[in-house]
Amino acid sequence: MNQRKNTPKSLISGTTGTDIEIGESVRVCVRSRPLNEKEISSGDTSCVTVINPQTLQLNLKSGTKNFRFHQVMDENYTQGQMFSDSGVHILLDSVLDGYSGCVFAYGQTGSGKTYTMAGVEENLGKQDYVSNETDGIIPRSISYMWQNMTRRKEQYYVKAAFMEIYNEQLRDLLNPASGVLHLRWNIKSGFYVENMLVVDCTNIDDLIMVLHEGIRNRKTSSHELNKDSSRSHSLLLIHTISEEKNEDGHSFKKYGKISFVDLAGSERLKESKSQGAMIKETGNINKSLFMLGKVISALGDKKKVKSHIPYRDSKLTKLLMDSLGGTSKALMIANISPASAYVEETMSTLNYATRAMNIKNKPVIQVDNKEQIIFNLKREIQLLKLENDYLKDQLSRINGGLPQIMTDVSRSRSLSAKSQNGKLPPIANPPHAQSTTNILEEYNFEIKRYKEENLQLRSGKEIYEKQIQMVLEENQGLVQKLNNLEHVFSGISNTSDNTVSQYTVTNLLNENSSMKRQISKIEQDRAYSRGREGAKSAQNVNEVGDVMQLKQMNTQIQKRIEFLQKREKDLLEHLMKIQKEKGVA
Ligand SMILES: Nc1ncnc2c1ncn2[C@@H]1O[C@H](COP(=O)(O)OP(=O)(O)OP(=O)(O)O)[C@@H](O)[C@H]1O
Repeated sequence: MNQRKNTPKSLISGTTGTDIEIGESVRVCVRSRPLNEKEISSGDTSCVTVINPQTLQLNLKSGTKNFRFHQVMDENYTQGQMFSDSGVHILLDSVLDGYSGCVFAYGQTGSGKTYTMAGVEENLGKQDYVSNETDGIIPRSISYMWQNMTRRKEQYYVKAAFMEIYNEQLRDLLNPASGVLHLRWNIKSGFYVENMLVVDCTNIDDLIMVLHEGIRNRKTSSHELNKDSSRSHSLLLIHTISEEKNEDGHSFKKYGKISFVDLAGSERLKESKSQGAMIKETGNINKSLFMLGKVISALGDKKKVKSHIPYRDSKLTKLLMDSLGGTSKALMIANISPASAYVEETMSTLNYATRAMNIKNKPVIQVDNKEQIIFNLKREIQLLKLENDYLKDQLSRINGGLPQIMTDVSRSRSLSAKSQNGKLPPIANPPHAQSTTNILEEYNFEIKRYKEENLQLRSGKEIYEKQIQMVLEENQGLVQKLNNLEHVFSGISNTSDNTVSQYTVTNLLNENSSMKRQISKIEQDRAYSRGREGAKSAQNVNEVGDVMQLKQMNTQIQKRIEFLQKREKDLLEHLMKIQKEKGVA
């Protein structure tokens, strides 16, 4: 009872409804690690002060900045204190009650994510591992869950899987020989990993073995900022199925799930002195963290939360979809380094953590799958609709109006039962008046339609992206041609014979420099346009009629080339005539 009273509200509430407009916040804890030997010997000092259990102060060159979180842990926190104050045990109780939960560690490389989640990796990977004080959240959670399962009256079945996302590819950490795995979607589970090994665990040792086996197989490398740096995002999934018999002898099941996510750390290439394959790894790590950051920002921004959330842009965000804005309870641990040298990275982590506090989830107990299926369908429809609107907007900007493809899309849309205000079509009868099968059929039909539309829009977007590429290539080819012609003109003035009249040479040179000026103007315009392109993100490169602009530019260059070619021909004829006259003379 006491525990519940002190328990963070964000981890004890929950409903069985499916309204995704309201919900409970993601709980966010921040942990600062101690300065390490290298930092101390280089004279680095701490830029972090914990003012009270909820407030942290960052000391910047320009002054101080305070941040508030659900819980702040300073460098003196032990692993045991971390486990209890993070509130993870409350989350685990919910999982045993049939909720889904997710604990994820986020932060710069070397900030202590793996230490917090797992403990000292070398120790955990050992065959003769003995539990000790350095054990992190995962081994502690495993013993906590097992102890509680044995105390409860329900019968529990436990299964576990462990995977990693390495270089944007999914790999099974319990069966590395299976190679690259695929991410799929279905209405029952949302996004799931196909053919992943799921191990039945009949005792606590089975679960501990799963953890150790996965840690041994995880990709780590050594770089300047962390000698055991995790180069992948790892996800340990523990499923609990509880079975309880009613007085009338009927048994009913609840499906709980907890995911432990240890993200790879972001790092600056220069600082980490990454080389060779590590540069590619770092690029992929930073890219997927950037996508995660975009999702967190969009979900955490009240103005954007109802717009397109780019979950589908990376595997990591697809897999975390349920934990961020979905039906799962979530705990984020933001790990930071206190060293002044990393104050910028720390600031960025704290900013993300602040945004994550605004994310609202809608936890549901999974008594049976129907409720979850309906929620998944509703959410998929909503997300597809938002994504389609976003893609349509992009396409329409590219084409400076309604793209051709939209005519077909609009036709297919008008056939649907979409309401005028752009919301999902009302279902003929209210849900309670219909059978679940009817509701599912209606939602399935809607999803199918939105997916078809989505496919059409995506292929439309691809076509336009290809067109941009083609126009850009054409543009480069034309500029090259123009340069060659320019070269020919300079050549003429250098090699022209002294006997060519001074008048003709002066004229040619004047004409040549005037053309050079014009060419340089075209070049400048092109560079300006490219600069604008470069300044935009890759996604935005095809926005705001860039294709039109490039096409116009190419027509301009083409005209100049035709003019120059004609001039070249005239001049050559003229030169030949002069040469001939000279010869005759
Ligand atoms: N709170 C702490 N107390 C003592 N040592 C710590 C603490 N946090 C981290 N460390 C130590 O700091 C080093 C880096 O930590 P860790 O490997 O957990 O970082 P990470 O964030 O997982 O890095 P990466 O993203 O590169 O994998 C390790 O040697 C770890 O033992």
